[in-house]
Amino acid sequence: MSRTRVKICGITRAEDAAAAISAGADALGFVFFAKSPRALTAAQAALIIASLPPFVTKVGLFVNANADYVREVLAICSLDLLQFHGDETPLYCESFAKPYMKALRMREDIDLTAQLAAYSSASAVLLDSYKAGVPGGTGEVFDWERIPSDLSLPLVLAGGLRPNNAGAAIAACQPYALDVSGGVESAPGIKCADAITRFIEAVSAADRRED
Ligand SMILES: O=C(O)c1ccccc1N[C@@H]1O[C@H](COP(=O)(O)O)[C@@H](O)[C@H]1O
Repeated sequence: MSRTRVKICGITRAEDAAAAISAGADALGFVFFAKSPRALTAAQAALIIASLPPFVTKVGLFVNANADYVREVLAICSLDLLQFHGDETPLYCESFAKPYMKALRMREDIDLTAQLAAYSSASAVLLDSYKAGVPGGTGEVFDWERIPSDLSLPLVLAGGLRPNNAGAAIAACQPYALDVSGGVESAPGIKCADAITRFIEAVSAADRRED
């Protein structure tokens, strides 16, 4: 089995980015959604990104953003992947000519087959918990049994992940990657280096069990 990748989302400080990378994170997420406690400006993100070593995937997270704003961020920040976490259409997601992943929130009535067909141009699908009125970063887990085993896109699992449930998440659905934010924080927007290390150790231990 291949290694489960880890994305640490909601980076707001260079020291948190450095801690995530030295713990072994594959990707860092930058939240360009003003209502999030983890939001930062393009200029702030660009400064952090400039401090990063190579071979780390930089992900820009947007929620129903104006397309001009996304282009403005792309002009300032060297992002590798866009994460659309709202109700963005496939056409909108494709319009930036950048790899993207589409976040789908697991509402009871979601038709995953239809959604995956609609976003077939995505590099991955991110499945997150559904909480009315909260677009993401809920800190809540959804029932992983609801995820079909034959998804047509690589699965990025999110929603309430923590060091003590990362292993169970991998055992339950063998995702391509885990995406964690609140579960490795000491306060909203402030990452905890020890929790990040424990999270990535739990992922590695689960991968060894799956082999
Ligand atoms: O992190 C945020 O504040 C956020 C805001 C709006 C949309 C998505 C957001 N984060 C993403 O939400 C999931 C789950 O986060 P958590 O681990 O439950 O805190 C994850 O994909 C984040 O990238």
